[in-house]
Parts: sequence; C-alpha cells; structure tokens
Amino acid sequence: MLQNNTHKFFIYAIISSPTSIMGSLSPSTFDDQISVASLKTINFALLEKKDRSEVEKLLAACISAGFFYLDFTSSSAENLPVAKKTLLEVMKKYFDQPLEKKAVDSKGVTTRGGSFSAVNRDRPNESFEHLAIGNYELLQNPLKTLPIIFQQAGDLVQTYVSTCEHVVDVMLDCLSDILGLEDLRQYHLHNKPSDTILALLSYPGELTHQKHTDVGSLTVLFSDQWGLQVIAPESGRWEWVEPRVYQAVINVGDTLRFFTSKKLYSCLHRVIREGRASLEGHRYSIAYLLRPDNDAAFVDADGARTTAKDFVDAKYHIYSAPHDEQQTSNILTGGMEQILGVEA
Ligand SMILES: O=C(O)CCC(=O)C(=O)O
Ligand SMILES: [Fe+2]
Repeated sequence: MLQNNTHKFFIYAIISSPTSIMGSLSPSTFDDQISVASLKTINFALLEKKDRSEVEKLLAACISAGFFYLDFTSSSAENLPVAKKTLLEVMKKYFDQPLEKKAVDSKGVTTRGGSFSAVNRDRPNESFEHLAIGNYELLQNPLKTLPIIFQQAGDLVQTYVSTCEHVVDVMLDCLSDILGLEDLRQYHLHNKPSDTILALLSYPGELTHQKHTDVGSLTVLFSDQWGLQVIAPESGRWEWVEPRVYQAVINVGDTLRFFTSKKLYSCLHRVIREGRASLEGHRYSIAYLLRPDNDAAFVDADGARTTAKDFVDAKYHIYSAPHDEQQTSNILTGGMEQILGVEA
C-alpha cells in the first residue's frame, strides 16, 4: 500500500505542471481515458453590467452543459475565491473534530449534518460527511446556526453567503431578461423560509458522491481538488470538471429547469476518486445550493404540480434510498438520465 502510494506520488510529480495563471490545478495531462469537460467560462463583472453578449453566453451554457465556470475578476464578488480559501481552512479544522462533537451541530437532522449516504451495502463508498448551514436560519439567528469554530472566524460565513446570494440574484436577473420571463428572483427571496444551504462537504479516504442532479435552482461550487465529473450532453459520457482556484463551478438544478419550462439543463454529476482523482488526499468542497422558497410552486419532471418544500423532501428521501428504489423514480436524476442518454 505504502509502495503503491509512493508510486502514485512519483507519477504525480512527473506529470503535474505548476498552477497556471487561470489557477487551474494540474494534473491536466493525466491519462485515465476520461476527457476533461470543455466548460465555458462566464465573466461575472459583465453579467453585473447586463452585457448582452455575456448574458447570451450564460444562457447558451445553461441550455447545453448546464455547467460553467464563473470568473469573478473585477466584479463586486471578487473576494469570493479568497474567502473560499479561508473557509476551506476553517472547514478542515471543523471536520477534524470527533464525530460525536459534530453530531451535536446537525441537531439530529440528517440533511443538516453528519454522514450522508445511499443505503446500499454494495457501494459503501457512496457517502460523504457534511455540514449544511441554512441560509434563512443564518439570517435569523447566526449564533444558533453556526458551530463555534465558524463563529470564531468572525463574519466569514455570513459574508460568504451574502456574496453567494448576490451572485445567484444577478444570474437569475440575467436569465429572466434573456428568456423574457417574469422575474425568476420572485421564487428565491432570501428573507423567506427555504432549504437554501451552504453545504460544506468532506470526503475522507475514498468516499464518493453518487450521481445526481441538484434539487435546487443554482449551485455555486468550489473545490480545489479533482473528483467532480459531469455528463457531456453530446456523448452521454462522464467527463472530469477541472478544479480552478479562482473560478466557481456553477450548475443549473432541477427547480430552475422547471421554472423555465425545461429549457435549461440540470446536468447529472457525481464525485469519484479513481483515475486522476486518486492522487488527491482528503477532498473538501463548498456548495452554495440555492433552492426556491418553500411555498414556490412548479410542475416537476413527471408533470405533477408540487411545491419546493415537497420536492426537496422527496429528493432527500430518494437520495438516501437503496439504489433499486432510486431506479424506480425520476427524482434523483431530475429526469435527465433519459434526456442525456447516459452511458454508464
Ligand atoms: O463535492 C463536489 O464537488 C460536488 C458536491 C455536489 O454535487 C453537491 O453538493 O450537490
Ligand atoms: Fe450536486
């Protein structure tokens, strides 16, 4: 085992190139037969100015891959990648604590903390540890919502979350304008109860994250480590999402797809630890998951009218159900598996 790891490190040292100007994290030339997704990069400063061609680029990314990078250079959210770096450090300290200590923070609510896994004895690695900080709860009562380690970091989490609120608001405005829709923000009012969360994820060892679409509307994701894969809509094949230090990965979730009469793609993704990702150690990621206000109503993938609250509850149920139960429903994959023609 030790020999194996030493060998891996040796290969890594040979093939890795230094972090580029873009802040991408090598090994970009690792040959594990899986391509790196060629996702578009959208400029957030231009979206803030409602620059028409950038907004068109945003729409194009949302109706094709459903995934893209967001570059914050010279925007009012320029500090987000810096805050992410600090947040990752605090997270490491947090997840280093004994399980019993962390268990107290989720207050027995499995969707808010602890270990999250599908109930499947054949795939014990499909599990990760998480802490989910409720956006609404954080606004209402930060001291009750934040574990002590995060309180000690001053207003780090509050600033991070309010910046994410701004980032998603701008994207929702741009999409409403270009699609000629009434304001998509009306379903995402941050001062109304919703299941919008800042999810802090920890993948020690070889833990993975089963394939899924995100239940909500938009996700702002950062990870400095390889592991995330997305389905390429043209081929139905899994591709790596290259981690970038200064850019967030944004993806469309199920509910934004439903609010836009299924024009946008809520793309399937997963985290695996094989191939180039096997060179990473303990993996961490930060996902701001925007979900609609609890009472927002829409028609789901099966044509049923539902509310965000019921839809999120149903998705969480199926997320931790056995795989054979998951296969009987469209919920885990947002109905996207058939549309994308997924290979495996
Ligand atoms: O850990 C990651 O990179 C992905 C996390 C994710 O897909 C999620 O939280 O929905
Ligand atoms: Fe996800």
